[in-house]
Amino acid sequence: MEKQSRLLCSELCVQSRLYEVTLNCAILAWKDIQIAKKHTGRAIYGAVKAGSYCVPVCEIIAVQEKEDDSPCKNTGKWQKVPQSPADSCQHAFTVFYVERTRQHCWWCNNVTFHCSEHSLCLLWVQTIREQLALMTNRPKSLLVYINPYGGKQRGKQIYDHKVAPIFSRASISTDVIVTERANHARDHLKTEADLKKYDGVVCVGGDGMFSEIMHGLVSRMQQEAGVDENSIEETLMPCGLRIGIIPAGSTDCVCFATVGSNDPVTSALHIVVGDSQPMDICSVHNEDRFLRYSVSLLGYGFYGDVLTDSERKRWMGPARYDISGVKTFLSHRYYEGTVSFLPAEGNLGTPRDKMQCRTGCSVCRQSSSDKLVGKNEDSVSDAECQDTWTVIRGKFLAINAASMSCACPRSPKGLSPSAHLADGTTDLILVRKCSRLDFLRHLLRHTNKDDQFDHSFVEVYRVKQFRFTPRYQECDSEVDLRDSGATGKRFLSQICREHRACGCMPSQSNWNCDGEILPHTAIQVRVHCQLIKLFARGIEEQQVFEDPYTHCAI
Ligand SMILES: CCCCCCCCCCCCC/C=C/[C@@H](O)[C@H](CO)NC(=O)CCCCCCCCCCCCCCC
Ligand SMILES: Nc1ncnc2c1ncn2[C@@H]1O[C@H](COP(=O)(O)OP(=O)(O)OP(=O)(O)O)[C@@H](O)[C@H]1O
Ligand SMILES: [Ca+2]
Repeated sequence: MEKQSRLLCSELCVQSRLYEVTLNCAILAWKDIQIAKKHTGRAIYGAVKAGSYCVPVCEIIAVQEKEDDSPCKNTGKWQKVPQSPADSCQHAFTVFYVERTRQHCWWCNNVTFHCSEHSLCLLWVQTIREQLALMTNRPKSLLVYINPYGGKQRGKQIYDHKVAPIFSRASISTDVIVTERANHARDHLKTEADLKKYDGVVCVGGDGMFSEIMHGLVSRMQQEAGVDENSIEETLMPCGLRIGIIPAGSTDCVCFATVGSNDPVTSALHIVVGDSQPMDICSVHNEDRFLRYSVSLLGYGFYGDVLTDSERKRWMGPARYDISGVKTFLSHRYYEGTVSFLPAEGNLGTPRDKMQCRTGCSVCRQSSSDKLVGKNEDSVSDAECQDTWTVIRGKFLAINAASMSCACPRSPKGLSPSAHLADGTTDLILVRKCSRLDFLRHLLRHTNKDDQFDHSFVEVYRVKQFRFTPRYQECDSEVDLRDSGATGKRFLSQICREHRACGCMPSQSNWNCDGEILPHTAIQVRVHCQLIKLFARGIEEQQVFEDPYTHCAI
């Protein structure tokens, strides 16, 4: 590693022991002088040095001069003659920094350094602050939306007690809006908010709340750029503002899959250090009408039915999904239809390659450079890609498109464990009609290490676009009946009514679009590569070995 030049080096006290403290532009390190002397020339525990600690400057949250709490300062009383260097260290400053705990969780630790001279103390505070000011990726001003009714209705409490103190410690200014109705945040962002004032938007809530923020920002961006969202062929304009998610919902899948945990403090710290994670967005259309965007799951059949049933049980909170899950599982409905898709080409991997998307993912990086040279922007013209569309007709228990892994506490590896956050593709999972027992086996594999795609009735494809048409679509679509004339229309409607009444025709399901029910079943979906950015860095690889003293990977 390139050697960084030292900015400061002083002997300072930490908890009455003398340390050599050094700062360069990358690392703040402190080493216990007595322990260091004792171990000179002796190799201890590999590369680890006892009594040595370090923090990357990019993970320092703040530095603050500490009010002197020494009992003997300025009291006019007789003072004890200093016995050790520590006794004379009356001035102090505290450094707040990120520390990793278990399961990708972070928390804010701190260390207080005592100095003998006030000027030295100020020099340290000033120099560290100068280094922090160089980190221009860090947000200074945020617009925060809190959904007080998401998840267990603890959004406001979580923000006030766990997040606001961290933002204030990091000198981030905030404008906070507690939402008063569904779509309040979306509409405010779309039409009113003065976005120039902010470096990012934060949502406190679940996936539904995130979806509101994302829709507000993406639509605002397209309006300003004159892009018609109703046209599936348009290249959408990416959003400049990053989005932070403070998890306070029922599934929190977007947060879990981009940070690795659903811990509000961890998310707040990722925002403070100014992380940036690009993310794909699917646009969903019905004919020439834009319906919604999706970042996580587009699910027809099983997940559509779970959601439809669970919406009636919102009062139950997160447990509604389990109750509706069991009910939907037992009803074991299948749906007929046609899925067509445009497979992803190039070095984008496959859904079964076990190449999980992690911090700095090479597949997503490649997609990013391809995007820059305009390589992965598809033309959606049917004429051009007619040959490459694959068409599958069948009876399905579930049709799922996972644009990211969809990892969440219910399924820690997610619906598609190898899906990527920012590769411009979605993993299309087709679960064909099978026995209840087989479907249960498939579901169970979402909760353990076994491969959920390793079943004869499951197929999975990495795609850039797909379409779905349910069988008997004609019944409720005026558009499809245009050519059949009034007599034909009457005739078809009658067949549909009759068959619905006798129950011999399987009905249609709904699409679950990131937790919202879509109003149409025939849809066209296109993935837009890296349209938004989050305050996240993807899931970090677990450190192979952590230095027990410095807590740095060695
Ligand atoms: C036997 C245990 C099997 C457990 C299988 C668990 C698979 C869980 C996969 C979760 C995937 C979540 C994808 C994320 C979707 C979000 O955009 C969306 C909005 O928040 N959430 C949901 O739609 C919420 C979807 C919630 C789905 C919950 C499904 C629960 C199924 C329970 C089946 C039980 C069968 C028991 C038989 C006796
Ligand atoms: N003040 C409000 N009153 C009623 N509904 C609201 C309000 N603010 C936001 N909402 C809506 O509440 C819905 C659910 O919120 P949220 O996503 O935060 O929690 P959740 O559904 O419990 O969690 P998840 O989406 O992770 O399953 C969102 O779709 C959002 O539009
Ligand atoms: Ca993707």
